[in-house]
Amino acid sequence: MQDSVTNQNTILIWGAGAIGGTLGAYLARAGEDVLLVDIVEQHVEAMNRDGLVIDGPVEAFTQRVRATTPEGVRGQFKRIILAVKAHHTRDAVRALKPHLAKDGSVLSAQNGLNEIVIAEEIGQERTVGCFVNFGADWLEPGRILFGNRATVAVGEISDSEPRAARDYHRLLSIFEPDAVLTDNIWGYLWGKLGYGAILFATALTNESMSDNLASQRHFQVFNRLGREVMAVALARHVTPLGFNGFDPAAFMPDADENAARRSVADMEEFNRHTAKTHSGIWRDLAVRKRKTEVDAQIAIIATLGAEARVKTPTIDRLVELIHDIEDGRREQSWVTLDLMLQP
Ligand SMILES: NC(=O)C1=CN([C@@H]2O[C@H](COP(=O)(O)OP(=O)(O)OC[C@H]3O[C@@H](n4cnc5c(N)ncnc54)[C@H](OP(=O)(O)O)[C@@H]3O)[C@@H](O)[C@H]2O)C=CC1
Ligand SMILES: CC(C)(CO)C(=O)C(=O)O
Repeated sequence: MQDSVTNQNTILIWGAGAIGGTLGAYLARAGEDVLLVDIVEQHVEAMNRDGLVIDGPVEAFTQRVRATTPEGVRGQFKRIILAVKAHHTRDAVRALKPHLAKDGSVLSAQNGLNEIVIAEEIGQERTVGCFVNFGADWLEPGRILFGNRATVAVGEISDSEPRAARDYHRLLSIFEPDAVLTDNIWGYLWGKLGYGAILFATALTNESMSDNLASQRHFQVFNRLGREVMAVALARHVTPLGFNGFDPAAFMPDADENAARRSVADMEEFNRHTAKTHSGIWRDLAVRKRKTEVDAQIAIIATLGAEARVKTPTIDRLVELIHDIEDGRREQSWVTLDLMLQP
C-alpha cells in the first residue's frame, strides 16, 4: 500500500473494479490526476507495480496509475467517482466521507438507486447522478476487460444548477464521447432498473444475455419484469428513459405486446456485439461465487412498489430465485428460469 499524494485536482475513483478501473484508466491516459482506491490489496499492488491493463475489442492498453487501499488515502478531494457494488455503497461512502471536500461531490457510476443512499450520508447537494451501461469485467488483479461501449449519462439528482454535473460530464466525455448531460438522471436510472431486472432473469441460466433474450418461451418473463418496474417508476412520477435497445414505452401498462417483443429483440441484438457476453450478475454467481446486488438493486423496487400500492409478483419471485442460487439451493439453468414462467 502507498500513501496517496494529492492535489486539488485529483479525482478519486472509489472502487476500481470493472467500471471504476475502466473509467480510471481512460481518465489517467488523458492526463487527469487520478487516484484509484480499492479494498483488494493484490489489485492495488498489481496496478501500482505493472499499471492497469485494459483488454478487449474496444481498445487494449496498459496505463500507469496510482492506486491505494482506503487506509492510504490522505487529504480531501472535490471529485470522487464511486463504483462499488450497490450493497457496498453505504460502507464505502462512510469511509470516503472524511476525504470529501466541503464543496466536493460524489458521482455514482453504479447500477441501482445508490444516489438515495449517498445523499442520506453526504447530502443531496453533494450527490451527482450517473448512468453507465458499458460492459466490463474485472479479470484478475490489474486486468480488466472492456467489452463494449454503451450509453453514459450524468445529471444532478435535484433541480439545482448542474455545475458539478457539467464538470463530471466533461470528464466522462473523455471516456465516452457520446456521454449525455441530462436533466432527467432518474429517468435513466429507472430505465436501467427495468433493463436490470431483465438482466437478473438472464442470470438464472448459464447462457449468454443474448441467448436468454432470444428465448421466445421466456418472453413473457422479460415482459412482466419490464412492466412491473415501469409501473413502479410511474407511481413515483419518474419518466423512464430508453437506451441500447431498452424502450420504456414498450413496457408501459397499456403498451402493445409487440412493442415489448421489439424491445427485447433490440436488447438481444445489442448484446450480440459485446465481449462481455454475460451480465455482472451472472459473473457474481457463476465466477466470483458471491452475493449479487439483488437486494440493493431489485428488491428495493418491490419495497418502493409496496409503498405505492403497485404489486410486483414477478420481481418478488426473481429475488427469491437469485437468493436460492446465492445460497446454493438452486443452479443456474433453464430449469430455474422456467420457474419464472408461472404468473
Ligand atoms: N461491470 C459492468 O459491466 C457494469 C457494472 N455496473 C455497475 O457498476 C457498479 C460497480 O460494478 P463493477 O465495477 O462491475 O464491480 P467490481 O466488483 O468489478 O468492482 C468493484 C470494486 O470495488 C471494491 N470495493 C468493495 N467495497 C469497497 C469499499 N468499501 N471501498 C473501496 N473498494 C471497494 C470491490 O472489491 P471486492 O471485489 O472485494 O468486493 C471491487 O474491487 C455496480 O453497481 C454494477 O452493477 C454498471 C454497468 C455495467
Ligand atoms: C450487462 C451490463 C453491462 C449492462 O449492459 C450490466 O449492467 C451488468 O453487467 O450488470
